[in-house]
Amino acid sequence: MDNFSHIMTTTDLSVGYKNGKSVNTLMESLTLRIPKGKFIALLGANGVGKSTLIRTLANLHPILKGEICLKGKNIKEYASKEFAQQLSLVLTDPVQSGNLTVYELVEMGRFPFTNWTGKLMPLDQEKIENAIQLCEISYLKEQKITEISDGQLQKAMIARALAQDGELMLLDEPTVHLDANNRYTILKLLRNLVDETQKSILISTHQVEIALKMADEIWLANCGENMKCGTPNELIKNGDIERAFPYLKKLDL
Ligand SMILES: Nc1ncnc2c1ncn2[C@@H]1O[C@H](COP(=O)(O)OP(=O)(O)OP(=O)(O)O)[C@@H](O)[C@H]1O
Repeated sequence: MDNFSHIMTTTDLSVGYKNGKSVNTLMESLTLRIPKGKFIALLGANGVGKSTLIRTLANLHPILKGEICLKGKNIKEYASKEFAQQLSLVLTDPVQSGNLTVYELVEMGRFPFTNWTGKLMPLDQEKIENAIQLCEISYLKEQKITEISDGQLQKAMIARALAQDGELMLLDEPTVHLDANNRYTILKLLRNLVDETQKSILISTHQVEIALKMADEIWLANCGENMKCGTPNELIKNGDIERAFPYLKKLDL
């Protein structure tokens, strides 16, 4: 055990889909490490398996092979409430609870911490308000989530994860519906959060340029190849980034 310098680790992990006897393995032999207090960006082309990996790490999708540990404990051994206290997740799936206000959506982030009555304590309120402020959505608090834009909803979902305050945050394409300024703002917000709170954050994103500037580490998924992990500089210097994203060179970025 590494005394949790790595908040999440995988051993010989295979990720993909099983339908009866047919198996579609998207990624295999993954030995991944999410260090404490680091911002990791998972990059790769459409369909390479980024969302599937994030869902697998979040225990929402079955593992094909291998194991995943959160703080040294196999994720399968966690009770769901205990797991949610450690890990916050933002997916791109539409929210089902259509009648909620933005504030009520963010409040849901605190449910893993309430007792059976579901009553929110002052500390919960503080974390909710703080998350709303960080995501700059105070003006939306009383709005129904069905009556805001996709980008505003995306910010509210991120605020919910912030309110949940897990040590590890996994976000699948957190900037998917956002305009260019908001894409930057949200990724910067996540970057600052890592710096200020020592949380660990893993995002999947197609915002290659911003990720290269902001992430501590890049996980580069390439179809049929092993995942390449390293600092942005390492992957730029050894040519992996250019091979995966030749358009960057054409843009002279
Ligand atoms: N239920 C399923 N059964 C079998 N294969 C599936 C299933 N759902 C998705 N896939 C396949 O898994 C692959 C990876 O999908 P995934 O959504 O994880 O990719 P991604 O890298 O997140 O893509 P994107 O960048 O477009 O969001 C796709 O090729 C998809 O066809």
